[in-house]
Amino acid sequence: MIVEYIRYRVPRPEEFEAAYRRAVVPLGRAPQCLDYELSRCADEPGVYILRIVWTSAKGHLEGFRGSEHFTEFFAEIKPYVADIEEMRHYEAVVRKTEPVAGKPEPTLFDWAGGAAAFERLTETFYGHVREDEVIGPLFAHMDPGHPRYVALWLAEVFGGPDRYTRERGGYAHMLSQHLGRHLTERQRRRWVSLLMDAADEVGLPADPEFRAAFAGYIEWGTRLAVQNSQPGATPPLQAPVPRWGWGVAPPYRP
Ligand code: HEM
Repeated sequence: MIVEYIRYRVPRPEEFEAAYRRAVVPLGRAPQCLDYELSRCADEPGVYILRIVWTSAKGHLEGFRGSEHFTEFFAEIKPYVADIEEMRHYEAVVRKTEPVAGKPEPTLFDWAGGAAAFERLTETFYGHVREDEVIGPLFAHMDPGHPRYVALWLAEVFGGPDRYTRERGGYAHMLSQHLGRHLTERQRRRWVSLLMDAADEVGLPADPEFRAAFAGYIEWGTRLAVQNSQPGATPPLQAPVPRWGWGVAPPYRP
């Protein structure tokens, strides 16, 4: 564990604070960040200290800096880089309090690798779907954006941003796409099987806990898709996008 201190002297404090309120969203999602705090100097206006507790300097410099969380974080705070007076890592020498015990469980979305991981997954998956003799015909006229929309859906389900709800009509739209399609168990099985192949192919985390949770949702969701697609089905027309968690086997962290 290592603490990074960044000292700022900024000309427009209100804008700076607002930018940090946005920037901490991706920062807090980063598994390398254990804690953060932005403090305003009580004696001198415009002076701030940002304290970030990282798992390690390497976790910060290689893990976080190479991640999409950093890209999102940096987009918010970039205008203030020139206002930095000091930015260094410190190791605690004497302290009263216990070190931070740990951070809350990562979401399945974070564990998978964020939005980019789901986009890779669905691009590869629908590439195979198009060529499949059992389910290819169902998708022969699909919207070219379909792989990306399903990536947004999965990302939201697994704890990522609610973009499918905001940009694509949420649950109601997804449901409307399955209604009346008369999907069969054979088609469902093939859909699941090709998705699991794609998960291996794009290197989604292969640990038992992640894959069990991932497969749990896919099993549930595909069975609902089949049920809802039958003639005469009366599923709820409005509902929130489901949020899926780790279930009984939380992430293994030695
Ligand atoms: C967990 C399971 C599933 C999820 C999360 C899912 C998700 C979605 C979503 C989000 C859409 C709408 C995309 C948009 O916004 O336009 C959609 C459409 C569709 N889904 Fe599913 N689906 C699932 C299972 C299945 C299964 C098992 C089948 C068939 C075997 C299927 C066939 C289709 C088809 C044919 C469309 C319309 C595609 C188009 O023409 O654009 N889905 N699905």
